[in-house]
Order: sequence, then structure tokens, then C-alpha cells
Amino acid sequence: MAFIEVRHLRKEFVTPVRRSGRFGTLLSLVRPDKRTMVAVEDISFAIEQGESVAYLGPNGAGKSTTIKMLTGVLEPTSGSITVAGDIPHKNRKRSSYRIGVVFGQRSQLLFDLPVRDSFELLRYMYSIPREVYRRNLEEFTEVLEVAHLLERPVRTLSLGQRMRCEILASLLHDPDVLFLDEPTIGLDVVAKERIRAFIEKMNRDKGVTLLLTTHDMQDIERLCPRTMIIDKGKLIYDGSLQYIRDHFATERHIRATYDHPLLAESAAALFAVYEGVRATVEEQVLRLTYDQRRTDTAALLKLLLDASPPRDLTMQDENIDALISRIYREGLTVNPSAQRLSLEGAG
Ligand SMILES: Nc1ncnc2c1ncn2[C@@H]1O[C@H](COP(=O)(O)OP(=O)(O)OP(=O)(O)O)[C@@H](O)[C@H]1O
Repeated sequence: MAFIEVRHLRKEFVTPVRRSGRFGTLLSLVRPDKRTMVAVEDISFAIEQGESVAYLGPNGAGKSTTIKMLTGVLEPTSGSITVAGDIPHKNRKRSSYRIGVVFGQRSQLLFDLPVRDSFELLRYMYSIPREVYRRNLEEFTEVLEVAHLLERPVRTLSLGQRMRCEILASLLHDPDVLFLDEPTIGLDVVAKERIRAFIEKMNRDKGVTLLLTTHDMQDIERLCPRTMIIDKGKLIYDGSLQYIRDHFATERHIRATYDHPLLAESAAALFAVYEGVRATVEEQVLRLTYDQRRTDTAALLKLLLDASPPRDLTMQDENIDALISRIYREGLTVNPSAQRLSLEGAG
């Protein structure tokens, strides 16, 4: 059995619907109308101990709902979850000893008290042996550079400082798995980097299994060799980021800057031989966008350079962020045989 196993997971939320008008309000009280919202439709995956996995999807795809089920906060409508052999919502207390959680938008620290008091409370809640607590606190405060913050009330910390303390708090009891929901949201580049370096170290040195939701591509590039993408409550991709890059990052952009203004018509005529090459002109800048599988880059460059050598030339492939939004938008299908086998695929 894998360390985390999720099979046919589904979560529905049933919410009351208010009818309009005075009569409607009255009717809603006597006979409430209900609406069922499917947040997670059917998701299956397996994660081995020590893996580091990104869990991606557009807003409302069902990421946070999945994490809440994995941590036992929510009970699935159907399907099953096991984390370290336990069913999180059934054995919440026992599971919590193995699980660490960080919700970027919510705090587990007590706002009016010094940071250290929250850590002490966690020591008590998780019955962390004194020696383990002392060792972890010492090591983590040093790596995260938060020793000088321990006596400060949480409410006086900046977002970056608080997030470092949140992550420290989530790992004090030596969990085997850490669920992170947008851990770097709203942070500046330096704060993001500190947090990524720490999480990476915990995964590498302590073998902490990571499942991370994020909208920040650099989090994924740095931390997660494996990526799962969900959309509308269903898993649409499970494999490496590299595979997506290699198979879908087909759009290439060339930007050529000249010393003189250009004519859009001439540019369009020049590249008309290449079907699918989009040429746009803005004063002295020519931009070409094309599919690298269909158009030979060397031949295109030769045509461009022979026509008139530019002052500057840059070439860029579609970045992974844009690429994933394209996958959401166009619903690109991925060659399933090249992906990691899902639980169903594995039989
Ligand atoms: N308690 C709830 N009651 C009703 N609907 C809910 C509840 N929690 C979440 N939803 C709905 O379920 C869907 C999935 O929400 P979820 O928060 O899991 O998405 P997400 O992928 O984490 O999105 P985001 O990236 O915006 O955080 C959304 O349509 C949301 O409105």
C-alpha cells in the first residue's frame, strides 16, 4: 500500500438556496431548497513516502477541498483515503501526529501571544518529548532565521515572518507528511526563497512527504518532480513537469529589434510561406510566434536574418505558467501511457 492512497474521491457540498420574495423566504424556512455542489468529482492517486508532489489546478478546481479531506478536516462523500495507513477523518487524532498542515491563508498561531507560546502549546498538544522539541526548535529557528521573532506577538509579524513561523509550527512534531496549501502566497521573492529552501531541506534530509498546492510555478520547479493537475474536480494529469514541458511547450517566441521602424505588411508577406507563423510588428520590433514542431527554427531564422539583420534577437519558449493555463483552457489531453499509472490503470 502506498503512503498516501486516494481512490475515487468525491466531495459534495449541499447548500441551502434562499428563494426570493417574502413568500419565498417563508417557504425556504418550511421547505428549504438545497443545491448540491460537486467540489471533487472523482480523484484517484497514490503517493509514496518521501515524494514531493505539486497539486495544481485553476481557482475552484477542488485543491483545498482535497487537502481538507487528506487532513481529516472534511469527510469524503464517497471514495477512500488512507494516509500512513490511517483514514484521516476517522482517526483524526492519530493521523494528526503523522501529518503537518500549512494553509497559507489561515493561521495555527495564536495572534495575541508571543510566537514561542504557540510552539509550547503545540508541544503540549502533540506530546512532543522535550528533547525532540528543543532539537527541532533550535534547528528550524536557525534555518528559517526566526530566532529573533520568538518573543514577539504573532500579530506584529510581517506576512513573510509569520509564514516562516507557521511552517516551523507545522513540523515541530516531526510529521511524516506535510500538506501545504499556497505556502508562498503574497510573499516577496526573498521570503519565498527561504521557505522553499527549508521545505526542500525537510524533504531531502528528513524524508518528509510533501503535497503542495500553489499557483507559483517556481515553487513547483524548485520542489516538485511530480505534478498532478486537477480541473473541475477531476485529475487531468499526473506526471512530471518535464513531460508537460517536452510535449506541450511547443510555442516559441522570437523577438527581433531593428534600428528602423518596420512595415507590418512586409513582415506578413515575408513569413507568409510559413503557415502557422504569426508575425506582429510594433514600430522597431518584430515578434514571431510559432509551433516548433511544425516550423523549423533554423530555416525561419535564416529567412529573418537574410531579409535584414536585426540589432537584437531573443528567443523564448512558452513558460510553464502560460502552458498550464492553456491546458486548463483547451483541455489538452496527455498521452496516458507516458504518465505515471493511476491506481485504476494499475488495476
Ligand atoms: N464549504 C463549502 N460549501 C460549499 N461549497 C464549497 C465549500 N468549500 C468549497 N466549496 C466549493 O467547492 C469548489 C472547490 O473549492 P476549493 O476551495 O477546493 O478550490 P481550490 O482548487 O482550492 O481553489 P483556489 O485555487 O481558489 O483555492 C468551489 O466551487 C468552492 O466554491
